[in-house]
Amino acid sequence: MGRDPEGGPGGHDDDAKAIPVTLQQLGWGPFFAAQVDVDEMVATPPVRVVTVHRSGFQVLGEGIEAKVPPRADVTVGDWLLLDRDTPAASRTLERSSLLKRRAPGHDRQVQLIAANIDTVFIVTSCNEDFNIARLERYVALTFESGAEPVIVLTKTDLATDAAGFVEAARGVSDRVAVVALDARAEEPGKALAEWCRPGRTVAFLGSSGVGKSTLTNALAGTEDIATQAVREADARGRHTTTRRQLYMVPGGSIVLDTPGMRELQLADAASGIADVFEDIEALTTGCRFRDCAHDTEPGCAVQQAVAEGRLDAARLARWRKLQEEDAHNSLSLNQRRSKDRAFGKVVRQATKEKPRNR
Ligand SMILES: Nc1nc2c(ncn2[C@@H]2O[C@H](COP(=O)(O)OP(=O)(O)OP(=O)(O)O)[C@@H](O)[C@H]2O)c(=O)[nH]1
Ligand SMILES: [Zn+2]
Repeated sequence: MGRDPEGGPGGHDDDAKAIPVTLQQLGWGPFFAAQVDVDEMVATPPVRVVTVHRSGFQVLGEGIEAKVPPRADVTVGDWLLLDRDTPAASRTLERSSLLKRRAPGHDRQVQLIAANIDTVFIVTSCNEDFNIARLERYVALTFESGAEPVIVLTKTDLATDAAGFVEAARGVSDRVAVVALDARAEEPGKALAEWCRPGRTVAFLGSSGVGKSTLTNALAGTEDIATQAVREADARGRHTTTRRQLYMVPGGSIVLDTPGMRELQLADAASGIADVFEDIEALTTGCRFRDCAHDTEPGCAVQQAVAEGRLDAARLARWRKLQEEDAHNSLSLNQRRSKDRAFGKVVRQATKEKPRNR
């Protein structure tokens, strides 16, 4: 149960205001600066969405801590130009990356998960959690979002063949770094340092139990990241139950913590898939027919590569499967409705033809 930030006594008002952060510490950089002119910087100072509540967003800027009413087009990590008089009218700056997902259920509307993430650590363990198809899909999603994917293999200390897992992970994409470690040891800070420089925003994506919290805590230098919050929720030091927030950790990076990162589906990710399967995409240019389905067509360079052992048939199969999943999940609501209508017609017809039994 979340508490109402505005209501009730008992806050520590003395530590509420004037958080000494710079825009750089919050992740500001040239990409965002280029979108704002000097007058705007003064009139509507940039603030970053650090926490999402049902009742709205908590934003932080240089000497600013404020609340903005909830909006479907804003998510954690976003940069806003704060309109102090009408916070709801604050302008959202163009994002350097955007993670989104299709909502489960019938409408499958797009939900924004997080914006302006620099690096997504895709976490899996050197054990039965390791699944190459899932890695490929998470890497595709991350490429699609505009963030940099890095594969992190945990539990090397428990594996007899960690090197085998590393090799398999390297096969996902030449463009993705692979890090293998014991998340509980001293290593994580060092092993991930390259991506966790000051002002960089990172997120962890992976199944339950692979070590995301352990890694997050390692970066935070504490067992309980909640104690390292940018500023808890309501600006008064009181805890709330929100779980979509950015934490600034001692090393200077900014860590996103959100449960939504576990249930990402592939949708609208054609270019991300193409990035992961660059090897296959490159082969397709050699096919005789432009619309080759890489199945039984003559002159298919993809099938030829499989036959010659240059391409793993299983990887080709996974590529197809991801493309199908993407195509299916990317159908617009309208397309879905008309599909459903067509289906409804068939159902009605079938019921009409059936003899009534009651
Ligand atoms: N031996 C070993 N244990 C690990 C390693 N990484 C994580 N663990 C353990 O695995 C368990 C799960 O780790 P968590 O960090 O909670 O996993 P998580 O991904 O955050 O899981 P959820 O919170 O359910 O999403 C904990 O008991 C960790 O101590 C590792 O590299 N080596
Ligand atoms: Zn082909």
